[in-house]
Amino acid sequence: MTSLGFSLSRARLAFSGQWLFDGLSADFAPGSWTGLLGRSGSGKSSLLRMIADLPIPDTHDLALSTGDQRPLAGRLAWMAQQDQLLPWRKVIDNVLLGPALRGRPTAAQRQRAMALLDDVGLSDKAEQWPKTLSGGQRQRVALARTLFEDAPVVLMDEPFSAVDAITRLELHELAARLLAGRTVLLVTHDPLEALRLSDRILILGGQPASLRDFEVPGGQRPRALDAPDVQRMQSQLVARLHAPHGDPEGSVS
Ligand SMILES: Nc1ncnc2c1ncn2[C@@H]1O[C@H](COP(=O)(O)OP(=O)(O)OP(=O)(O)O)[C@@H](O)[C@H]1O
Repeated sequence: MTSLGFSLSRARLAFSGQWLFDGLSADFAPGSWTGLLGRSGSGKSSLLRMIADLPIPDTHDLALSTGDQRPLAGRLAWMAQQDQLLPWRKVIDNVLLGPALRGRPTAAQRQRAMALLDDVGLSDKAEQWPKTLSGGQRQRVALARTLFEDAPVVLMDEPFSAVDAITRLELHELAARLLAGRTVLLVTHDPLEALRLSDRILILGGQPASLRDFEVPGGQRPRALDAPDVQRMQSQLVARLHAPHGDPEGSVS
């Protein structure tokens, strides 16, 4: 898989005549992880939906371009807070949902799904029903399903927020390893998660909202929890998220 960067511009969104944002732009470098944070209701999920071309009920518009000038459509994977596993399909068949929707999965695809379940540490659960899995295990199945699609761009909407803190840290390690080389846009409410995983942090805020950069710690992702920079920046990031969005720090490219 070749890494693919993309850019958005002129993104605007209104609900009931009220502009949430109007004229957002940002570049996402090939193979980079961008953490997108902002107060509840600032429009993060809506922006992700717009990039994925999912339905939005009100006025919205944006322009997308990619590093290879081809459309982004069909080259995106989506991972959400709810694992969205289908309860009537066994674990392996949930990983194979994409090919099953497109036709009948082949033996080779089944083998690949098994290999991905192995990667996420769940090969022994392949023939089980989702309801027999813990929240963290279910999210790992969702990760395997995302990986199956082999998309160069992955949009993640709070994918780790429904699991306990320790499981979340484990999922960070796993996702950073398995999604290496993909361009990831991660919506999160967790400053620590953003600081551990991101090459770049963007904060969506203000009225109408704009995107502002926040400095990220140095070092390889996922960064250690107790890295001095991660600890120091965590409190700064929380303060930034609480502050009105008018301060002069940072600007978006
Ligand atoms: N289908 C909809 N109809 C009307 N308003 C909507 C709809 N979806 C979202 N909104 C409004 O748009 C705003 C942005 O919602 P969105 O879910 O994108 O924000 P968010 O930043 O992701 O929030 P959170 O962090 O709480 O998930 C909110 O005020 C929300 O009420």
